[in-house]
Amino acid sequence: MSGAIAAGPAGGAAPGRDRPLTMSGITKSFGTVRALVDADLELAPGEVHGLVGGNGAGKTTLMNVLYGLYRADAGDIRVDGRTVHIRSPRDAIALGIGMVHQHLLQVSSYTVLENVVLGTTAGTGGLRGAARRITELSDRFGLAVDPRARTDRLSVGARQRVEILKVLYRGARVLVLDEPTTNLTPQEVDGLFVSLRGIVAEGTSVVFISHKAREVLAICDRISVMRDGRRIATVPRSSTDATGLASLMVGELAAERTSEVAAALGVGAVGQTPAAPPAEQRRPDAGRVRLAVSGVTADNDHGVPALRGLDLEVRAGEVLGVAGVAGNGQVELAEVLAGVRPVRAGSVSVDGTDLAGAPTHRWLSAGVAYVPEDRHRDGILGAATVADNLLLGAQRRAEHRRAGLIDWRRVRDHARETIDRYSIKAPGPDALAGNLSGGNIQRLVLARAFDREPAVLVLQNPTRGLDLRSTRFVYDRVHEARDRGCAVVLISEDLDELSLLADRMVVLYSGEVVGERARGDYDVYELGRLMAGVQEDA
Ligand SMILES: Nc1ncnc2c1ncn2[C@@H]1O[C@H](COP(=O)(O)OP(=O)(O)OP(=O)(O)O)[C@@H](O)[C@H]1O
Repeated sequence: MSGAIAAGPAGGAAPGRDRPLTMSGITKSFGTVRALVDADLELAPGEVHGLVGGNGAGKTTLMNVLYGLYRADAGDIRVDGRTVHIRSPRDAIALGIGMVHQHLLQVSSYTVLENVVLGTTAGTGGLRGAARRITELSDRFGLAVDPRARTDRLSVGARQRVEILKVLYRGARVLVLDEPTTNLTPQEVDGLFVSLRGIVAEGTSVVFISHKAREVLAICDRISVMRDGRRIATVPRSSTDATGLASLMVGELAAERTSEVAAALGVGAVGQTPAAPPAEQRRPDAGRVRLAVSGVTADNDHGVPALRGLDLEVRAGEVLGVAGVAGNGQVELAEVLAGVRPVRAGSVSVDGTDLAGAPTHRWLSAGVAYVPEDRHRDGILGAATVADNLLLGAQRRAEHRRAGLIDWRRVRDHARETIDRYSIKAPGPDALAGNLSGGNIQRLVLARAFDREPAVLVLQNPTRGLDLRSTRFVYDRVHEARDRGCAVVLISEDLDELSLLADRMVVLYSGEVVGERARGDYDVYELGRLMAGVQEDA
């Protein structure tokens, strides 16, 4: 492994007054789960500090303690060398700590201005003064937004800029970003990084939580790695590389396997298309059409057309990638293909049978499996156990039954095996699914889908929030399903992932396919332009 590890107190830097933030000895348990065990973290002024680690390592819990969402069982937090007690986000904000969550918490019918000033006193200049200050901040840091625009009319990237402005407006000196590049086009990621550089140049420190090693390496000055509830290392960016970082992140894998993981995940230069997998020589066009979508029109939850006359075909042994920025019909497409959203017109055929309008059990028995986008809402029953969740939709399978009834002992044994096989970090089959970490909930949902050897597999952002090892694991399962002759539809906002897995890629914009590229013809910036709605001939 390359790279020096500064493993002294919170990263080797001497604790002192100039440290905007020092967390030490932070311990936090949830029942029997020890989420944080003597965890520490120290930020230097004006740095982008990466916070990485496997699923369930404790990153979110540590930041939730910092932001006052959780109270630690023990530990000390210092801001500018002074011990502080943070009991709520309000306390955190008053201390200059701001957090931008992955799920943006905004009032969508409000303007940018209203969202930014929400919860603050407008100050002497009133709203007009606030608007001036927002424009000044947005100019200074390249966070382009119109203060008068309604938030629900903005792209995801613009809404994220609003959220960062909100934090800066409150005078934050520590800005925590939780997986901030999810949903952004490559161009928007570049823009975000330029803004972050401007922000840290003025002395603010940024915590950048991410599973994407490539981005961590592109933007961070130092990187702290968490494992099993503690910080195990802090490395300066200048003394590590993709392999070194992957090795720290996955830990238990042997070094040669690590470089394979790093290579497979394309953690090379920014914007580079990752190397094609060895199966490149396969001829997916040789397979029969398993999934045929013809003239499909469907509405979103508000009755507004979200898919406008869509045609798609996916063959046995083919992975069709669907690229696009969130909100362009992806959720509706996934739900139509999984049989859980009605179509207004058109047909969806699996192995020659049109299933449009058919009840869910027919889709299930046709072999359609689905990994939804919002795993908390659509993927699991949070108040049910892990075993119950694994059983969902498979209650009729013989392996779960005896004498015509569900055999709970078998169900729990099967759940135990699955927990083991999919490395789901859970106390056992009886743990409540809703208490698992984000990545572990995702593993649970994936285990359920892959276990059924599907004919058609519909995946939406299947590795979002997963660590390197689990991501690699998912990619292997996708390859297996494909090699078994499954037709895979991979809907993803992660172009690296699509470039790596898809045999063919289409771009969805405003409910229509606006471009199609064959494997070997993927240029992420060109795809980014299509994703942003720039016409092919423009
Ligand atoms: N509210 C909660 N109740 C019970 N257990 C919890 C709760 N929040 C977190 N945990 C547990 O604490 C541990 C750390 O979870 P945390 O979400 O901090 O991990 P993470 O590093 O952010 O992981 P991921 O990358 O998967 O989001 C996990 O084992 C998780 O199941």
